[in-house]
Amino acid sequence: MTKITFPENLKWGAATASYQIEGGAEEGGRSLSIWDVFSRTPGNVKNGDTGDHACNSYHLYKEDVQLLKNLGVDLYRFSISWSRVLPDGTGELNEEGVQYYSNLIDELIANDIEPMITLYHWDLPQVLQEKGGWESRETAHAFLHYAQKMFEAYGDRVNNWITMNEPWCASFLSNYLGVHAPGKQDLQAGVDVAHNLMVAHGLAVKSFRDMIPEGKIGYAPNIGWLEPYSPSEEDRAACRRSMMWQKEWFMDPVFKGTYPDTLVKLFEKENAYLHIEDGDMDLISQPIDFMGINFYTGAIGRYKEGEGLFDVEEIAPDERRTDIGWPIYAEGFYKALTDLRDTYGDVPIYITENGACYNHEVEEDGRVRDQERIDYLKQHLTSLDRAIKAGVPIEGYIVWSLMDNFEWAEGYEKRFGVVHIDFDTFERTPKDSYYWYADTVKNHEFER
Ligand SMILES: CCOCCOc1ccc(-c2cn(C[C@@H]3NC[C@@H](O)[C@H]3O)nn2)cc1
Repeated sequence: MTKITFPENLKWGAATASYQIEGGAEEGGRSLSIWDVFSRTPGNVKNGDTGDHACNSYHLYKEDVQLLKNLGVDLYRFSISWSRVLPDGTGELNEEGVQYYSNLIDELIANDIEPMITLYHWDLPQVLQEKGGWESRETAHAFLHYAQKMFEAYGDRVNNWITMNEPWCASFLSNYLGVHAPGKQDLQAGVDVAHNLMVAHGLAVKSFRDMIPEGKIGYAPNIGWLEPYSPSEEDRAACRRSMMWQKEWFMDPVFKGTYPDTLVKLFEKENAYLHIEDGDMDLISQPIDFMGINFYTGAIGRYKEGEGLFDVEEIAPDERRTDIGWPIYAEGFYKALTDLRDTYGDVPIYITENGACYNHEVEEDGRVRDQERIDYLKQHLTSLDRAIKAGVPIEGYIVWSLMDNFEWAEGYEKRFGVVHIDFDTFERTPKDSYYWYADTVKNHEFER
C-alpha cells in the first residue's frame, strides 16, 4: 500500500456557508438577501428549492459542532449572513443575529475548534441590492461598515477572516452569466461588481489591520485548471486567456496592483470598461496573510475560434464525472497550485474549498457508501501533498462541505457533504467519507 503523509502543522477543516445551511430565513430579525429573492423566483433554482429551511443549522448548530468535534478538525470555516446581523444592510446591529454567531463561536472554542469567518459568501442584503447592489460603489462602503461591526463583535475570539468568497462567482457568474443571484446578464455589470468586491476587500483589510492587529485575513478566489491540448501557442494562449478570468483578474489586483491587460482589452472590445478610482489599486493590493483557494475541477483546453469569450473549447480529461457533471482532474489541482506559486511567489495558501458532488442516500443499514467521494479526496489530497513537497506554502485543507446543503442554482439535489442531510427531518448521518476524513485528519496520512 502507498502511504500519503502530510506535515504535522498542516491544519485540517470543514466548510459551510450561511445561506446554504442556516435556514431560519425570516427568524431572529434576519431580513431577506438577494439569494432569498433569487431562489423564491420560479425557474432560478432546480426543483424550486430555497434556503428558507436549508439544514436548519440556525437551530441545530450545536449538533453541527459535535460533528466537527468528532471529525477532529482544527478549523471550521463558516460565513455570516450579513442580513441577519444588519437587516438594513448598514446602520444598527440586530443583537439577536449577532448573538447567534457569538453562540456558535463560543461552542466551537469550547470544543477546541478554531473559527474561520467568511464575511461575504454571496448573500447580500436585498435592501442594498435595491440601492444598486455591488454595481454601486456605495455597497463597498456598506461592506466596510459590516466588516468593522463583525471585527468588533468577534475579533476577541476569531483570528482567521476571509473577506470575499469566490469573487468570480459573485460577479461574473451572477451578473454576466446570470446563473447565480441577482441573475443579470450584463458584462459591464460583471466588471463593475468584480471591481467593487475587490475595493470592499481592500477597505476591510485596511481596517482589519487597525482593529485586529494580531489576526490573519485573506480572501478565497476559485480557480480551475486548463491544460493545453497541444504545445501549440494557440492552445497555450487560449488556456491562459480562459484561466485569466478567475486567476489574474482577481489575483493581479491583490498581488500586483494591476488588472491583466489582455483581459482589460478583451472586455473593452465587448464594451465593458473598468471604472477605477484614484487609490483603488493601492487599497486592493494591501498585503494579506493568506489566499484561500477553492478548487473543484479542470479540463484540457483547445483553441477554437468563436467559442465563448476566449475562443477555447474545454475537453474533459476522461469519462469520469461527479454527480454535478464536473470532470475529475486531480493533476490539474497540482498544476494550479504550483502555477500560483510560480506566478505570485510564496503567498501562504489555505485550500478553503475542495470536494465532490455525489448524491448518495442513507441505506437500510444506516450507512452512506460514498466511496467515490473518498476516491476524489484521495486523488486531490495526493496532488496537495505533491504541491507541498514542490514547495507550495499550503497552510491548511478545508473540505467542502461538512454537510449536504443548498448548492445554489442546483438546489438540494446536489450533495457535497461528508455528512448526509435529510432535508425533511434535518437528520444528520455521517457518510463513509466522514469516517475516512476523520482518520486522515487524526493520522495526518492515508493509504491509497
Ligand atoms: C453558463 C456557464 O455556467 C455554468 C455554471 O457555472 C458554475 C461555475 C462554478 C460553480 C461553482 C459551484 N461551486 C461550489 C460552491 N463554491 C462555494 C460554495 O458555496 C459551494 O457551494 N464552486 N463553483 C457553479 C456553477
